[in-house]
Amino acid sequence: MTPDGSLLVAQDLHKTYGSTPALDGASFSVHPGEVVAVMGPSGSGKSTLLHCLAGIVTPDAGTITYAGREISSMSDAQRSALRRSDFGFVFQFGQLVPELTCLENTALPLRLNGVRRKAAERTAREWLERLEVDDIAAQRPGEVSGGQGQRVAVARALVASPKVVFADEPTGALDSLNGERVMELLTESARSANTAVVLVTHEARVAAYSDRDIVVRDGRARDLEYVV
Ligand SMILES: Nc1ncnc2c1ncn2[C@@H]1O[C@H](COP(=O)(O)OP(=O)(O)OP(=O)(O)O)[C@@H](O)[C@H]1O
Repeated sequence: MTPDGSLLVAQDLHKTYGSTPALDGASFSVHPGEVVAVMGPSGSGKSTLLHCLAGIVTPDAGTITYAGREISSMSDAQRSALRRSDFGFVFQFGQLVPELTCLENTALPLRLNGVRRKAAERTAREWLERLEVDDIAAQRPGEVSGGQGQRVAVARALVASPKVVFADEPTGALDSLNGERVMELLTESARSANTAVVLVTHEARVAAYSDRDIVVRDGRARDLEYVV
């Protein structure tokens, strides 16, 4: 943790793809248990920022510190281990493994962390109940609705008690009613577990579930109150 109590801090990130600048001096921080929405126009660098924060993409310059450890100086193996132990992920589409049942999908992060099948599936079932989709536990992702699939994805993101959940347009493929319920369940569950959420969205309706909004423009991130 940093002196101001932040869990995850990025400073002055730069990232260029070929000649396209994606991040151009972006800074960001999130406290334990805080829900931060990252907003901004298409192509402004939101997903790149999220992927850098999660240790999926390495920035060209800048520093990212998680719980006092510098992510960019870790080895790939250390970063993968950190993602498995401390981070959860929810994306817009296609994140569930099609061959596994919804219960097995939800239990997967625990299984990857070495938890035995029975115990992992017991915890996974509790999360499916919490997300109101325990009735589809035995079905495969191809057999459930988009809204049900996203609830399973949220259950899976939270099942291993992560410190941070990264969510990139988690309700982008849902109608507004389903989207709002998924956001309610995600933020309620995260708050009760003191899990921070970094939420990329272009919808103000979704960002309304956050404690704080930041805006990314031209690869630079700012707190909303400094922008408007
Ligand atoms: N893997 C990549 N290869 C090449 N260019 C990329 C890659 N990822 C992102 N970019 C470019 O970097 C810039 C920022 O992209 P990014 O996806 O971070 O923006 P975004 O704000 O998340 O956009 P959207 O809201 O449309 O998802 C864009 O110009 C994009 O085309």
